[in-house]
Order: sequence, then C-alpha cells, then structure tokens
Amino acid sequence: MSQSAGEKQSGAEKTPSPAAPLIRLTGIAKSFGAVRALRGVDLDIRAGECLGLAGHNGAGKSTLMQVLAGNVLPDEGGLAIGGEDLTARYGVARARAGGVACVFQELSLCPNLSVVENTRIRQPALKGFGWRARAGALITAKLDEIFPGHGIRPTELVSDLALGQRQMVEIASTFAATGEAPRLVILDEPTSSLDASVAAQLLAFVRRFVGAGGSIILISHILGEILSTCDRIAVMSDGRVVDLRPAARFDRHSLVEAMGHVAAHETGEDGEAAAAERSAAPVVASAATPKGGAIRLEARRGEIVGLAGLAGHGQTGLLVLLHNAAYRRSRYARLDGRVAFVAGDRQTDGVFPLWSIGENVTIRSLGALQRFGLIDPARSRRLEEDWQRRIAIRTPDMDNNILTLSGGNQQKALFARALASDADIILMDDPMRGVDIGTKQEVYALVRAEAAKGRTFVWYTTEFDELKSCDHIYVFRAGRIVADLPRHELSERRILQSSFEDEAA
Ligand SMILES: Nc1ncnc2c1ncn2[C@@H]1O[C@H](COP(=O)(O)OP(=O)(O)OP(=O)(O)O)[C@@H](O)[C@H]1O
Repeated sequence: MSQSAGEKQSGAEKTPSPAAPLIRLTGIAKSFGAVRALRGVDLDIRAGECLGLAGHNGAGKSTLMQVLAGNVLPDEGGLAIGGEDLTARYGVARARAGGVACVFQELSLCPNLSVVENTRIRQPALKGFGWRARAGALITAKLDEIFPGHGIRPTELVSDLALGQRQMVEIASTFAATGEAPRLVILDEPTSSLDASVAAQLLAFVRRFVGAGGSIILISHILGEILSTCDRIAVMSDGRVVDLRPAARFDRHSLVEAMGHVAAHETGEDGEAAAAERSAAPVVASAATPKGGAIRLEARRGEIVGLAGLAGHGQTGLLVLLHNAAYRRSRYARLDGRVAFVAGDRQTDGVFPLWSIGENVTIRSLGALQRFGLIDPARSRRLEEDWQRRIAIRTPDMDNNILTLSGGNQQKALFARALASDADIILMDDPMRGVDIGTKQEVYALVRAEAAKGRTFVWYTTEFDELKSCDHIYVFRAGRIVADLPRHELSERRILQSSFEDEAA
C-alpha cells in the first residue's frame, strides 16, 4: 500500500498516530468523460478527528466524498476501513455498514413528506406500531442536541421549511441513529445556508462528536470555520490532494495560497469603484408586506443594499415580494427598472436541470440574442463564452448538462445569468452558497463594478464578510426591518445586537 498523503505531505507529523486510520484511500482516480475529477488521491481519516477538505470549485472534493460514500465507483485506487481492504466489494451498503454517513450539498430530503416521514426513510428500523411517535422523538431530540431553539416541528412538511431549516433537518437526521451511531460523517458545506449563530451551534456539536471518538470530514469554503474546527486540513486542487497539515499550521493566508488563489485578493473587501451617480428617488421601495408587516426598504440607482439578520427572518420573503412586484406592479413595493433574481436554493429555484450550462446562462437574455425574430446561435455562443471566462465556470464544454458542474460552478452559472441580462436591478438570495474564495472575490469586484455603472443590487447574505461590499444594510428580525446600518457602522456585534434586540428602523 502506498504512503498516505498525511505521511507524505505533513512535515509536522513526526510522531504518526499509533492507531491505524479509520479509513485509508489510496490512489483514487475517477473520470467523467473527458473530465478527470480525481487523479490519484491518497488520504487517511483517523478516528476522533475532524478533517477539513478545502479547494477551489471543481477540485474534486464532492466526487471524492461520493467515492467514500459508495455512490461513485472509482476507476482506480483502493479503500480500506479499519485496516480491511474493501476495494473490490465497496458500495453504498458497505459504506453504511462501515459507519459512513453523509450530508451532501444538494439536500436529499423529500419535500412532499414531513420531517418525521423523512426521518423514517433514513431509519428503516423505525417501523411497526407507533413509528411516527418514535421517529418524531428521535429527530426532535437530535435537533435539540445540535440546534437548541431550532423551532422546527416534526409534523411540518419539508417544502414548508426555509432552506436553512431543511439543512438542519438533513444534518440532524444523519446523526440520529436507531442502532449504532455513525463512525464517520461527511459534511459537504453544511453551513452554506445557516446563519452565523446556527453555524456555530453545528461546529460546536462537531467538536463534541469528535471529542467522543467519532470522525468528521468537513468541506467548506468558509475558511474561518474550517480553521477553527478541524484538526487537520487537506487541500485539493485539480483532482489531487496538494497539501495536508495540522490545522494549527495553516492560517487564512497559507490556506488561500495552498488552494491556488492569490492571497492578496482574499482580504480586499473594499477596493471601491467610482460610485455611480445615485438617483434621488429610490428605484426599489417597499413599505409593507401582504401580511401587514411594515418593511420600509429603499435602494437607489447604483447602490448595493444588504439584507442581514438571522436566517429565515423574512429576507427571502422580501426578495420574492420585490420580484413579484416588478412583474405584477404589486401595491406593496415599487421597482423602477428591469429585474433579475439570483436564487440561493439552486435545486428548487435556480437551475433548469434538463438544459445545458449555456442555455442556463442565456435564458434571461433571449430578447437581446434575437436576430430576425430567431435566436442567433453565434451571439448566444459569444455570450456563453464571455461569461464562462469572466466568472470562471469550470467545464470543457458549455453544451454539457448543467448538473455535470460542481455545486459552486452551478451557482456561478446562475450569477452569470443575472449579470449577463439587461436587468437594472438584481435581487440576490444568498447567492454565494458553495462558491470558492477566489471566485467570490472576483464576483464581489464584479458586483461593485456593475453598481458603479448604475445597476442596483439588493443582496441577502448569511456571510458577514459579504456585507462589507454593501452601501447600507437592513437587519431583519421576525419579518421586520429592525435596523438600517450605513457601511461605516457595520460590525458583527452590531448585526447580532440588532438581530436580537429592537432598534428603530
Ligand atoms: N456526474 C458528473 N458528470 C460530469 N462531470 C462531473 C460529474 N460530477 C462531477 N463532475 C466534474 O468533476 C469535477 C469535480 O467536481 P466536484 O463536484 O467533485 O468538485 P468540488 O471540489 O466538490 O467543487 P465545489 O466546491 O464546487 O462543490 C468538476 O469538473 C465537475 O464538473
């Protein structure tokens, strides 16, 4: 068996762990047609550790985890659990028997079933008389343990839950077990739609889980959480593990560098482009909601307006209301200009899953692509290629189906759709979910440049750093705006304070 990546690449590990690794992957390779997603990955996962996995969009992280979960058969390589070579017989059943459980980026809950019914699907042992009560008790106990104060009722339909709540249910039902608890849980961007306080609850639980001897693989593009939570961090690039060290031997700078990004980009939140002349009258204005709540929001031409606060407190609802108002001239809000929407829940509201990447990008620009009443393929191709380059969508061919892209690259395609369009006002619903740090910096710069040209952005985000690009920030609580902070007053403390206490809007 070849040497593990940990042994090869970490100078820090002079005293190797006495125990055999829980799982050992050696030389794992996988191609999808022309795309070489994995090019020979060696990786050990130890009992009682949280191993971080970082890397650019399309680096191969999710594919490697799909191999570990038994969902994807590698073309080459070996896999051993507890020292037993399972390469020839590995699959979903073996992974489960070995105690491997996963929370993937694209949530797997059935939206038309309740939380309890989804729990039953995950736990076939919950059968017979009274299974509903037992499933309800199981999932509620796990939600209480991981996310105290979650407010999710087990009888609720999953489709009625906000994206963040769905993510919480998915995570809790993965850890909930009727029999043996999982030994290794893979968390693929588990905090991408959780607000900071709920994300902190999850990360604290992760530390408790590994403290009790379990193992976690944590994939995240939020560097702070990976640095603070993991024991070791492996960095992937173009299908390989290119660096692996104890987390204490990384800092933000070296992690960004190891990922192949230019570290200087990572910090620059300001770099303000010359501001567009702001209109005196707002181009976006809302004063009420259909439920009667007062939401006084204004955005002027060339402004980037942030929406903050705990997730699920009305931010997405307001964006949807604004979007509807743009088309139906609702009396609750007024928008002067053409509107585009970037969905955060790409699975439900974003991608057209049967279409190519190119079609997904150009769909909002069909009017501009017409020639003599028909779509001009050459113009369409130019637009696709231009945006593939500008926003670095990693694919060999824009004609490939959108679902062949990695999660972060799908999100980039949605961004490209809105930015490529003729919209004057762009509504963004936590749109950076799963986008890597290098691309994020480029997108922030792009948003600022577009605002400087006169476009208006209304931007809901669960990431504090993104609010630094905004001119002013509305903080939401319980469906109302409770504070309006100019950028110079922005601080994490201020946002949290406003999220929990009333301030005059
Ligand atoms: N089913 C598939 N068909 C074709 N290509 C695929 C498929 N699944 C993954 N790929 C490709 O394999 C490469 C690795 O993708 P993967 O999803 O593993 O990346 P990732 O590191 O998880 O990215 P992200 O951070 O965006 O989630 C990408 O180029 C992706 O387009």
